[in-house]
Amino acid sequence: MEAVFLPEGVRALDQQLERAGLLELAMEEAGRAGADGVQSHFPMGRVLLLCGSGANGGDGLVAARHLYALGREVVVLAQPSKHPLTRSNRRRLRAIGGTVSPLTLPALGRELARADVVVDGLLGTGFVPPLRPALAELVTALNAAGRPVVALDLPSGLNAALAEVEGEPVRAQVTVTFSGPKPALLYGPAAHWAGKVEVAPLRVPQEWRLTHAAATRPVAAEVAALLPVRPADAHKGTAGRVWVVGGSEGMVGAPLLSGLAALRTGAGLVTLYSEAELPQKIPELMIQTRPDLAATFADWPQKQRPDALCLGMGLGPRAPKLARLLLPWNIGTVLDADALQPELAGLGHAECIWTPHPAEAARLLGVGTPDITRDPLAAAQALQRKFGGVVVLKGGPSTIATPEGLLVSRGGHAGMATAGMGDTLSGILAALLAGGLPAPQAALVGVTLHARAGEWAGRQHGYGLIASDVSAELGRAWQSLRDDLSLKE
Ligand SMILES: NC(=O)C1=CN([C@@H]2O[C@H](COP(=O)(O)OP(=O)(O)OC[C@H]3O[C@@H](n4cnc5c(N)ncnc54)[C@H](O)[C@@H]3O)[C@@H](O)[C@H]2O)[C@@H](O)CC1
Repeated sequence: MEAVFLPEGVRALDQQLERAGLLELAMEEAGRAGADGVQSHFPMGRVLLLCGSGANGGDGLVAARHLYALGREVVVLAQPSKHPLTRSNRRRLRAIGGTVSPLTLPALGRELARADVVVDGLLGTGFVPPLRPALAELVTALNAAGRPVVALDLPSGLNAALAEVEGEPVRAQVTVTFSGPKPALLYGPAAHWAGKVEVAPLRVPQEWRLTHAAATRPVAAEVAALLPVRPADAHKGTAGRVWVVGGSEGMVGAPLLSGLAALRTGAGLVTLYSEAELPQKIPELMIQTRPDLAATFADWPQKQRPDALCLGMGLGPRAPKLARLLLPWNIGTVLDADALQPELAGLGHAECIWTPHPAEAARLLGVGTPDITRDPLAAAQALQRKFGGVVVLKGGPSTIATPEGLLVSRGGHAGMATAGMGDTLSGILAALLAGGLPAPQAALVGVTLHARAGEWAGRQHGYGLIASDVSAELGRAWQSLRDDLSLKE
């Protein structure tokens, strides 16, 4: 499980490391990991290391020492520093024959012309925006030179906590990040500046990392371990009964996509309830048309309720009324699309999952969409607190907020940016709830299966993949996730 850090978490972890006398070791490991990153991606040529005044600069000086010891041609330009570890690493580099020159614009210009790769150790999590003009000038010159850059921890000028970009940060080809990724490395547009992100967890106890993390990012095997296993004597009645409640005049496709996804995720029986006439395109799907769904459900016998339902896809303005009626059933419930309305605040129970995309999340919180996308972790947490249950804030990656904390998903494909993808996810989630997974686990497994099926579909269809392609790949996604678990075992 990877820990996702905000700057305050890094500071708290550093303090714990310092109390344990391990901070120097952590910087040594960070710098070593940075040097390894340079060696594996850019094994030839002259390395220019740019070192700032804080601990990020110290990491750069450690990296310089390791690269120098390996026989690489190394040039270090550094700002003056009062940081004790940064200063001691400058001395160590000098002790083995390395040189450190002052970082000025003319010196940078000269060295960039001769460098084959640049290491950015100017600013890490201690950066407080905006970038001061003198450093901003250096960053502009660095980017203009077009040399490949390996950033230490994160590209200088990115605010570690946020997905937004202010001013011009360093454009990196590779970022070696320490302890765990920062939100700026996971969410665009900030993440677009980081290139390939490699995580160096450092030899810090996992428990310490998790204590100071803002969120976690489970690896595939951890998700796979949650996949339900069905007994051989299962039958359609035990494999989970799902209701899809959605569709209206002119909006007939969305609930069909949810129903298809629920079937492909393994639900035993899927019934689609709609007030609109829906085309019977999927024979395995039972379609029930009712003129007034609220009246239909009002005195529905408890014994005939499904195991889980998903609600809202193409449903139109009647969705909140139906949500108010169905939430008290206290069964696994996915609320999507038209069911994502502010008036339902506080009505979420432990087994319900809200699945907004950023624009829906903005509507739910009464803010603008940029307020959601600049800080998805904070937005997901605010939604969970306001609505209860579990929240899946959709995106690449998706953010899952549970009462226990925040999770960031992995995987996906850019071709998934197409209509119907959310309907597919809600069907997947409902099937997993119906299969007995608690809502937090269903959210994590569902988002992962959806992303992985998207990857498989993307291999075949590229950016032209459509939502039903994702459903068609759910079986393969499930199997490949299980394979990840057996690889680990
Ligand atoms: N626990 C971890 O993950 C570890 C982190 N380490 C490193 O420690 C870094 C954090 O170190 P620090 O807290 O010393 O901070 P940084 O080294 O990221 O930056 C601090 C320096 O940047 C300057 N600065 C801040 N805002 C600026 C602005 N707007 N314009 C120009 N200059 C500005 C400050 O004056 C200060 O000198 C991490 O990013 C990482 O590289 C490692 O050394 C050890 C372990």
